[in-house]
Amino acid sequence: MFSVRTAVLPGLRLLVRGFAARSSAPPLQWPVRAGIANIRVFGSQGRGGSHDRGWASGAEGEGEEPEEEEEELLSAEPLLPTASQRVCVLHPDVKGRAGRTPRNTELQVAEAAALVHALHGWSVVQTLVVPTKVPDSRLVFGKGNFQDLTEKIRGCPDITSVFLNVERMAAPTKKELEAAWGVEVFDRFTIVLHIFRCNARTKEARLQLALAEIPLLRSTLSRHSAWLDHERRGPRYIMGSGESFTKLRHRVLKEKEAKIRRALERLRDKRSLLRRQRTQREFPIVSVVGYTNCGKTTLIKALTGEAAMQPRDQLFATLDVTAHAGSLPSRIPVLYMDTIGFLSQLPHSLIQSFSATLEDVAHSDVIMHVRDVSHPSTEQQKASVLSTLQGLQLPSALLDSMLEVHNKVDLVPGYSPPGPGVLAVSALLGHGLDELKAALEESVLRATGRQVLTLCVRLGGPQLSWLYKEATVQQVQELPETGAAHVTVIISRAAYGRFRKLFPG
Ligand SMILES: Nc1nc2c(ncn2[C@@H]2O[C@H](COP(=O)(O)OP(=O)(O)OP(=O)(O)O)[C@@H](O)[C@H]2O)c(=O)[nH]1
Ligand SMILES: [Mg+2]
Repeated sequence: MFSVRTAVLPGLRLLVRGFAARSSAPPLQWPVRAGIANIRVFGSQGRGGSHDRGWASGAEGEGEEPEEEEEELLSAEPLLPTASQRVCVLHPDVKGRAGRTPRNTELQVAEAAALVHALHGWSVVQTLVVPTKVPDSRLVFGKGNFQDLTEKIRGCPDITSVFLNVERMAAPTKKELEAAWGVEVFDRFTIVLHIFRCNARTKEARLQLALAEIPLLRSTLSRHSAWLDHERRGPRYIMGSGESFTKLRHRVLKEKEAKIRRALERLRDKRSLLRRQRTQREFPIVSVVGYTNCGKTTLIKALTGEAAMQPRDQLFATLDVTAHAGSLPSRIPVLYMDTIGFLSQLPHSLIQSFSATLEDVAHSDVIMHVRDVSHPSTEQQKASVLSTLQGLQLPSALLDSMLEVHNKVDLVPGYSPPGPGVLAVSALLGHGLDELKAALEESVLRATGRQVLTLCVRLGGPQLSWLYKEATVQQVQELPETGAAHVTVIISRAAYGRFRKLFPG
């Protein structure tokens, strides 16, 4: 059973402990994470503190021995061939589409190629950009272009599959294209889903994926069932049930969907319980969001000193929201939430199924938007992230106070941020982190209503140890002749109220 224990210990120690266990096995080789996650952050240790292991309370749901039923829900067939693929990336260049420029087309093709490279053993052997005026037609391209294309693909035996760079492809289109070209054809939805599947670690992420896959299974089922019903010899109904084979399979799928939703609901309850615990403990929460591969994980690793975090040069390396403990310059403990990266034209059902995970963002105190300013599409990426955030219906105060962090400045010689309120860093080289932490602290204090106070307390009394436990003590200046001390603390309004009640006068 997953559990998280959090406590602020005397001397500014924040302890976050979560128990994590296993992950599953083939056919897709989920990465395994095992053992006890245990992080201690000591206020006196400046940047990061000491960590026994790399991650904290966030991967909620992980660590629990899966119930049989849930494990069954997750044992899906591989979506795409498990063998290595040599892919032809085919980009329909739609004439008259808004924003169509050679540069944008180039960037979209580059992103499609990056998606292919995110899959282990997959490579791009050819890239084709083919104009079309009829993207919604059955064959996607006009007759002449389609014929040329068929010759090219059939004439290149190196190609084992085609990635048609469209969001979704209708089942009849897939069937016809595959028949014409003699290889499998995938759309963006299937590729992204497959990457997600390979990278999802926690049960919650895997269940969310299983839910996102239901429409895909439904359309495949409709296609196959029609054929099966047609081919079947013998009675049309199963065991005299009066239910046709097609209906039975659709019903099973519907039941599966309901079960997944119920399982997710259970995990969601757990997640909100954890969130309440964090809130009760009054740990400020900073959500780190941004386009995929912009450096979110690297930045959190740099801010917390967490050695076990593993940034990867790969799209969608992070699929689970995880919490990582760090401390700000005034030694305020803080939890950084690492989140799933965004992608333009991310299929709607995928965003929807992951929106529960992103609920944590809505409950954070500060959002930090990390941008890769060395990327040629950095502006489009920013727009895509902001529009996704808008869609999550976050509190406007949270959106308005968002911190923008320009990352990977080491790759842009002489970079200077365009204006105030923007911080330039290199998460990889550790540049600009002190300024970032100072700005974060300001935002956290503002957002959480914490204040800096100097209180006069008796040295022999219980006040000082109470303050060590419930607030962040910055300085103790003893006044020997009076037996008292001036104690400078950062304290939340709620904690200060309790202090006044406990120690009136
Ligand atoms: N040169 C340079 N590379 C960086 C910097 N920050 C991150 N990277 C690299 O960018 C790649 C992606 O980094 P991640 O931290 O995994 O990015 P992410 O945003 O967490 O990615 P996803 O989890 O896939 O959304 C890795 O190869 C990092 O080493 C930086 O400041 N400079
Ligand atoms: Mg990441």
